[in-house]
This record gives sequence, C-alpha cells and structure tokens, in this order.
Amino acid sequence: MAIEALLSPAIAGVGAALSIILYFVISPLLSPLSKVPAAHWSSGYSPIWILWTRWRGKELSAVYEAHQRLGPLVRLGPKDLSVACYDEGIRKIYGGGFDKPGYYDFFRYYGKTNSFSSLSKHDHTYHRKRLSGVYTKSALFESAELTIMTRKTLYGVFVPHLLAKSKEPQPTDLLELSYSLSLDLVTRFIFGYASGSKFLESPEGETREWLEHYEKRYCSESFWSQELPNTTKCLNMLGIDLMPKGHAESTQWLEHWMMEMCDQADVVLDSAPRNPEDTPLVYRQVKAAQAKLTSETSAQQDRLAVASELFDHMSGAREVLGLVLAYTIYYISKHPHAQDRIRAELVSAGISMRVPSGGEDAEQAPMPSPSSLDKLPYLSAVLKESLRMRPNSTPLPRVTPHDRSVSLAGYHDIPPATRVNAFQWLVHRDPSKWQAVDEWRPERWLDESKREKGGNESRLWAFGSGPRMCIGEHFTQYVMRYILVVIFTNFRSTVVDQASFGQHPAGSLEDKLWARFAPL
Ligand code: HEM
Repeated sequence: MAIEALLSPAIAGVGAALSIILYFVISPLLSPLSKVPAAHWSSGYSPIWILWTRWRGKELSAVYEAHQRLGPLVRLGPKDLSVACYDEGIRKIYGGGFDKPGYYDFFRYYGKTNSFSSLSKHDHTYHRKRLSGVYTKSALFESAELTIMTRKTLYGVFVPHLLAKSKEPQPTDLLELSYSLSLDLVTRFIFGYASGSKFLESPEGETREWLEHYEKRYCSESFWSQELPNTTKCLNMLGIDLMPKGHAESTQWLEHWMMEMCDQADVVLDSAPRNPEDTPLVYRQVKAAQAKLTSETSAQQDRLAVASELFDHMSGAREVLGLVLAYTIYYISKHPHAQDRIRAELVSAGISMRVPSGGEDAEQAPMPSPSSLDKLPYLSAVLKESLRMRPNSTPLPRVTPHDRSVSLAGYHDIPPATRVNAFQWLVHRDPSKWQAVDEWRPERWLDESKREKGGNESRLWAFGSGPRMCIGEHFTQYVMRYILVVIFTNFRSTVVDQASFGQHPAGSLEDKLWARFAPL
C-alpha cells in the first residue's frame, strides 16, 4: 500500500511529462503543415527562430534562401508560411477571403482604423468605400485641378529647385529630393495646392526634421506591436512600453502636422470662390463619405477617422512612391543610353516638357496630356522595371480563412488561421522565373510575348492584387511619368559613387543615393 502511494504521484508525473512530449513533439508531426518544408529545424515546433530572424531584420534574406532551397511554399513557424509563386499562391491569398492579422494595428492613426489597417473583409469594404472613384485612372486623367497642381509643382517649384541644385558643388541627395516631391504632390492632391505640404520650397532642415520623425514613427522596434500584438497590448496595460522613447512623440508630431492640413482644407472648403487647384479633392470626398456612413458618431470621431485614412495615403508617398521614384531616377542616371532613349521616344511622339533656358517663365512650358505620356512604351518599361527592382520590401501577411482549410502551392489541408505571406521583393527576384534578376533592364518589358521564362509567374506585383490592391497605383503612374519626362527633357544626370547601395532593400536617411544634374 505504501509503495503504491509512493508510486502513484510518480506515475502521474511521468504521464503528464509524456502528454507534454506528445503534444509538443508528436502533434506538430501530425499537423497537415508538417508536409510543408521547414525553413529551420525548429519551425514546426516553435516560432522562436522566425521571430528572432524578424527581430534582427533578416527575414527577407532568410526566406529568400529557404525558397531557393525548398521551393515555393516554406514553413517559418508552427502556423506561419511563406509563399513565392503566383497562380497557386499569391492569386489565392490576395484575391480575397483571407483577412489580415493584428500585425496591421500598427498602421492605425489617431486611434482609428483606415483601409490599409482594417483586418476583416467587412471592415475593409466599409473603409475603402469612402475612396470610391477619386483615385481611378479616368478621374485623374480628367481632373483639371490635378493638371494645374502638377504643372505648378513641376514647373513652378521642382525645375527651379533642380536648376539651383545643379549649380551647387555637392551632388543631390535623391532620396530627400524624391521624398519632398512625392509628399508635396500627394498632399496637394489630397488637400489642395494651397493646403498641401511645401517641402521643396522649405529650408532643408525642415524636411530633415520631418523625415527624422517619420523614421522614429516606423522604427525597427515596431517589431513588437506587429509580430506580437497581443503580448504588446498586455504589457502596455501593465505600463510597460517596448517602443523607444521618441516613438510616441514622433507619432504625435506627425499626426498634428497632418491634422493641420485637414483643418486648412476645411477653411478652403468653407470659403468660396477659390482657385480650382486649391480644391482638396481627396479630403472633400473622404469627409463627405465618412459623414454619410456614420451619421451616429460625433463630428470629432469622424474627423479622426478621415485623418487616419489620409495619413496612410501620405505614408504611401514617403514609404513607396518616394522610394521607388528615387531609385528610378538613380537607375536612369546610371544608364546614359536610357536617358537618350527616353528623349528620343518623346521627340518621336511630339511630346515636350522643355522649360525655356534659364528657367524664366517655367510655368508657361508645354504640358502634355496624361494619356500621351501613358502611351510611351519605353517610359512604361522603365517604370515597370524600376517597380520590379524596388517594390516594397515589407511583409503583407494574411491569415487563412477561419472556417475552412485551403490548398497552396500544391499542399493541401492548410488549416484555418495560418499566417501566410508573400514578399514582392522575392517574387520579383526569383531566378527561376526572371533572367538577370539583379540587373535593371527596361528592355525586358518591351516585348512581353517573349519576355520571361515564368509567364504569369513573372508578372509585376508591385501594387499587390485583389480587393486590397493599392489605391494609389494610377496616381503613382501619373506623377512618375510627368516627373521623369520633366527631368530628362531638361537635365542630364549622372550618379555619384556607384557603389553606394547594394541589392538590399533600403531607403533610410543613412542611405546614399546621390546624383548630379546638368541642364541640357
Ligand atoms: C510606387 C508606389 C506605390 C507602391 C509600389 C504601392 C504598393 C502598395 C501595395 C503592395 C499595397 C497592398 C497592400 C496589401 O495588400 O496589404 C498598397 C496598398 C495601399 N496603397 Fe499603395 N503603393 C504605392 C503608392 C501609393 C500612393 C502614392 C498612395 C496614396 C495616394 C497609396 C495608397 C495606398 C492605400 C490607401 C493602400 C491600402 C489599400 C487597401 O487596403 O484597400 N499607395 N500599396
């Protein structure tokens, strides 16, 4: 009896230990995900390896290497997959039906959700509805207000700015130039010419200050709230903040800066008559749509919801448009034959954006129609190739539907609520689908029939796809074409220090992307 009494706790202990072993060791082997090749030996058992890799900012290179070794679907953590194929992966994941995880809460502003940070399909439809029509290609091409804003910004401010830069002994920092121009154009379209930002005209220190706040807002410690949102929220409730000191201040600073533009746009809307280019086209639309959708809530809540949506568009100007534009100018500057070819194409199409020498009467220079720029094959190829080389490098995670299992890249029964992600950066650089992946070759887009080995697999996916596809795609195409044409019909540019960046994703203030501009 005494022995039995002694043994029974021991037996219970062994039983408990076995259950734990069975749960942690055997159950991952029984999961349908066990068939998916693991990027790391521990990926099936624990998320620690991928969290550690993300924390160190090494996810892109680790996942790239894993796909090269293991194929188009790899397991990063127990319920965490990476996909690198289009038809059997990206098309299904991003085509609708896969919601977003808590990762995107980080992109709420003023405490409010916007289209980008809305998680469920239902919530997304509600937020995106407010933008209906304002960014479509036809709305942009027909907008007289946008034509005037673009003309005034490019001829009245940008060309004189570049002329001044061309006379300075030091080269031009392309990132700062591009961020300033992109922010000015996007905020002017949103809030009107008079109420938008004026970075190109302001002293350099002001732009730098803004960019530094931006970098602090999107600092690397955002890892915590993106990757471990629930843990981070619990710690916050206990008064523990994992973000660095400047993060909250910079968020507030930027939100305040943005709200001032909303207030300024309200003043313009309330006062008539006005210059057509001062019309806050996007702000007016989103504000009116918000008021219709939520007549129950307070005006202050509506105001914050509108500002949150527009903050995200402004962020698109810095985060993606600004970055891609800087690299596009850099690539063209590095390839003199590309500059000559752009000029030759413009001459043969009878298009000119030539400013009288010396820059006087710049605003009287000819303004081609957006549709004429849209039809230029070589310029289009330059844009596509730059977007291929320099798309966003951040993850765009989704979760598999909660009510059913799915098949991806030939693997079946992928369980509900599994995180799945595809990196644009990787699919655009997959050597099995693209030739000379690290070389900037616009020519590859000129004859799409014999373009690449991969067919649909080697399509451009820079703006995403499906119902959450980028709302700013046509605006980006519109302004980038005008910017490139105005630069390369008036200047010749050369790069400074060819080795200043590699093939890694970049764009921080420390990166050196410099060029010299000389008037033609
Ligand atoms: C080179 C320029 C740009 C690129 C490559 C780009 C890329 C993208 C991508 C890939 C997405 C999809 C994200 C996802 O699936 O979760 C996206 C969403 C979005 N982009 Fe852009 N973007 C660019 C410029 C812009 C600009 C200039 C704006 C604002 C005017 C903008 C506004 C948005 C918005 C609002 C969303 C969220 C759409 C939604 O979830 O419904 N983007 N962008």
